[in-house]
Amino acid sequence: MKQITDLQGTFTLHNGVAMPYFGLGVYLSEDGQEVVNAVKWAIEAGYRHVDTASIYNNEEGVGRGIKESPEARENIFVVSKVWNNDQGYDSTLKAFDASMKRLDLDYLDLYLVHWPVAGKYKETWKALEQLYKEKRVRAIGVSNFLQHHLEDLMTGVEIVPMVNQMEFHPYLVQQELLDFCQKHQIQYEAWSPMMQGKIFGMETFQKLAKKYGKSIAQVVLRWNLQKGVITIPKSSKRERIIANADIFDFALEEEDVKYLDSMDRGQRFGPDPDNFDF
Ligand SMILES: NC(=O)C1=CN([C@@H]2O[C@H](COP(=O)(O)OP(=O)(O)OC[C@H]3O[C@@H](n4cnc5c(N)ncnc54)[C@H](OP(=O)(O)O)[C@@H]3O)[C@@H](O)[C@H]2O)C=CC1
Ligand SMILES: O=C1CO[C@H](CO)[C@@H](O)[C@@H]1O
Repeated sequence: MKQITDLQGTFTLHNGVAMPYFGLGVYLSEDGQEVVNAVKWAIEAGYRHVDTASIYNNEEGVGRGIKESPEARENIFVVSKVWNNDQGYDSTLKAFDASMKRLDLDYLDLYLVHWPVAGKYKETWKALEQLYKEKRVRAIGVSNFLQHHLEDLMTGVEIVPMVNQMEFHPYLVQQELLDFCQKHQIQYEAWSPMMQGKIFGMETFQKLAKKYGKSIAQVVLRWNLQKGVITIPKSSKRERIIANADIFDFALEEEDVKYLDSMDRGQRFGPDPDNFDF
């Protein structure tokens, strides 16, 4: 098991960059004061990683939240993503500039291809390689890429993606894909780790939560990290932002990690990467 010590702990990407293994998701946090506050509260609580995307329409607020925090920019790991209708070489470079303008930052820590748009993602990847070579981003990666997308992308490209951000929770483990990524040193990252909030009422997880004296969210987020998976739970509420990160004073026993693995039923709450239409 990798060492999971504290909220500011990191996993090392294959290019040597340290990526905080716990971050704040901001999908559906409204641009303006809501997302500004979420980012500031998270940083105040000790988070050092924020995950946004151009499609979330809140990059401006994310940038403001970072600026208004006392923490230095270089201590925050900022992630954004190129949206589907911007894919292609030139349009990706333009989209990146637009994101950076909204964020008002001069470099990004990680830029991701948001979805594997057929016929487009290889050209898009070349643009990300270019941005990486120009040192405008410290790391590049993909999101929602299944094994066949990764195998296709990795044929003939210069740089293997450093990260794959996927839907991941006890009902959707995709262990083979996770193993494939680990084998190729592609860091796996979980989106919707709390099943978009649906995990809270689920009796099935209650017993485990009770055993550790923790909430279901805390147990499940801890499971992400013990599996070597980076996680980015979203909340725009201060108490929840704090509580979600309170997972560094306990560790799941191996049999409980396996128990959570065994809950897998291949159930998605988001779109299927082989069949999305946006
Ligand atoms: N690459 C991709 O394609 C995708 C990436 N993502 C990224 O992953 C992040 C996380 O995924 P997301 O889909 O937001 O879902 P999550 O699994 O993080 O769940 C978020 C939901 O849970 C609620 N919530 C959070 N904490 C608590 C708590 N302690 N008790 C009760 N309810 C809680 C939130 O509401 P509230 O805010 O009111 O607390 C929100 O409704 C996104 O924000 C985004 O950054 C997400 C989807 C796709
Ligand atoms: O990041 C995202 C947020 O959620 C959207 C709706 O499911 C996704 O399409 C997108 O990938």
